[in-house]
Amino acid sequence: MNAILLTNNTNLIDSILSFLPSIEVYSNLENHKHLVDVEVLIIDEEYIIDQLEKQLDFINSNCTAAAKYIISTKNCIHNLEYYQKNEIPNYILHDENFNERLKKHFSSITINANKNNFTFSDLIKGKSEVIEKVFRLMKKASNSQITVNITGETGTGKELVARSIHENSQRKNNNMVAVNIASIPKDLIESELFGYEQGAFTGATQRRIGKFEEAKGGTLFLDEIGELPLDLQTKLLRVLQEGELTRLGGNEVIKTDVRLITATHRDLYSEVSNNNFREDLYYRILGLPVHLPPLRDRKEDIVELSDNFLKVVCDENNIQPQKILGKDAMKKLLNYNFPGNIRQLKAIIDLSVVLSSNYVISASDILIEYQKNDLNLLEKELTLEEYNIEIIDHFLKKYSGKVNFVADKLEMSKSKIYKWIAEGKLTKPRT
Ligand SMILES: Nc1ncnc2c1ncn2[C@@H]1O[C@H](COP(=O)(O)OP(=O)(O)OP(=O)(O)O)[C@@H](O)[C@H]1O
Repeated sequence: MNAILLTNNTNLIDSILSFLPSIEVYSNLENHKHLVDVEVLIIDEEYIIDQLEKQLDFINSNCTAAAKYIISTKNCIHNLEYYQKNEIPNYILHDENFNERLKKHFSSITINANKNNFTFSDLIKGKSEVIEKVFRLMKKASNSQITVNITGETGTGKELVARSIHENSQRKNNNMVAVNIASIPKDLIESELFGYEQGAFTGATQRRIGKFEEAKGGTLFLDEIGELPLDLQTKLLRVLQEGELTRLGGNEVIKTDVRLITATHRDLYSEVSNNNFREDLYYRILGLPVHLPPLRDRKEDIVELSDNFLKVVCDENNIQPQKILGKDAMKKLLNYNFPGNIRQLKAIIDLSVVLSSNYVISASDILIEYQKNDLNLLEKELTLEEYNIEIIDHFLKKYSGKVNFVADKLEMSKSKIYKWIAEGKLTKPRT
C-alpha cells in the first residue's frame, strides 16, 4: 500500500506502524514527488502547525490520495474550518482513545495494494520519467521470455533491474544465476559458462556443470557481456541459436532452458563497428534494450533514493527515530554529479548516518570526494556567492577547518567566512 505519514513524533510513528507496517514516514514535505501515487496520507497537525494553511495547500495541490487524515496531537483540532472547506473529512484526536479510533478508521479502508502484481518499485526507487519508462519495459520483459540487454554506466542499477525482471517473471521459482564476465580470467570463462567433464583439462578432477545448466528453468544474467573474447562470442551464439551445449571435454548434448539477460556499460554498437563484438551476436542478444541513464541525468530521483537508503541503513542499525537529511545536506547531494551513480549515493548516505551525531544530517556529514574532473563548477550555474561558498567549503575541508589559513590562501577576509558560517551557509568541519 502507498501510505505516507508526515510527522516527527516517535510515539505517533510507533502507534501507526502497528496498524500500517508498510507506511513510509517522512519529516519533509518539500518534495511533491513523495506525494505522487499516495493512497493514504496521514498528517500530524502538530508537525505542520507553524504554517498550517500553506502546507495544507501544498499537500492539496500535489497529493491525490483518496484518504487523507489529519491527526491532532493536542486535545483540539486546530483548523476545523479549513478541513471542512477543503473536504478533509478524517481528523483524529490524539487522545487516550486514539489507538482505538485509528484502528476503526483503518479497518474500514480497503486498498488494493498490488494492483498489477508487479513489485518493481519495492526494490527500485525513483519517480523520474526515465525510471517510469524503465518500469514499463520491465513489465513487458517480465511478461515474456524475450532476451533483455541492459545498458548503463557502473552503479546505475543494471543487476537490480535484471533481478527484478526475473523475480516478476514466470521463472521466479527457479534460480537467477549472475555471471560477471569481466571478473573471470579469460581462460576460465568457457568452463564457467558451459561446465566441464572430469579430465577435460589438468585440474578437472570431477565433472562440473556450468552457469547455463545452473540457471536451468530460470534466468542467466551475463554482466559485462562486452568483455567476452571473440572466440567465445562464437560459441555463445551457437549455444543460443541451437538451444543446446556440450560441456568441455564431453560429447553429451544438453538442452538449455534459460532466459538470457545481458548487461554492459559499453556502447556495444560501436564495439561492433570496431570489430570487437560480433554483429550477429549483437542482434541475437539485443532483444529488448533497456537503458538506465546516469543519476546526474535524473536528479529528481535523488530525494527518493536518499530517503530510501536512509531508511534502510537506520533500520539495519536500529537507529530510532530514523535520521533525516537537512536542507543543506540535500542541496549538496543535488549539486553533485555522482560518477559512481546510485551505488555512490548509497555509500555517501551510509557514511553520513555514521558520521552525524544528530537526528538531522548536515552538509558536513555528506562526504563527497571531489575529483578534479567532476567538480564541473561551471555546469552547476550557481550564483557568485554560492560559487564562493563551494570553493571555501572545499578548502575548509582540505585544511581541517582552519579559517584563518583558508582566508589567507584565498586572499579574502576571514570575517566573511565567519559570517557565512554563522548564517549556516558554510559548515566548519570538525577538526
Ligand atoms: N533505482 C534504484 N533504487 C534503489 N537502489 C538502487 C537503484 N539502482 C541501483 N540501486 C542500488 O545501487 C547499487 C548498485 O546497483 P547495481 O549493482 O544493480 O548496479 P550495476 O549497474 O549493475 O553496477 P555495475 O555495472 O558496476 O555492475 C546496489 O546496491 C543497488 O541495490
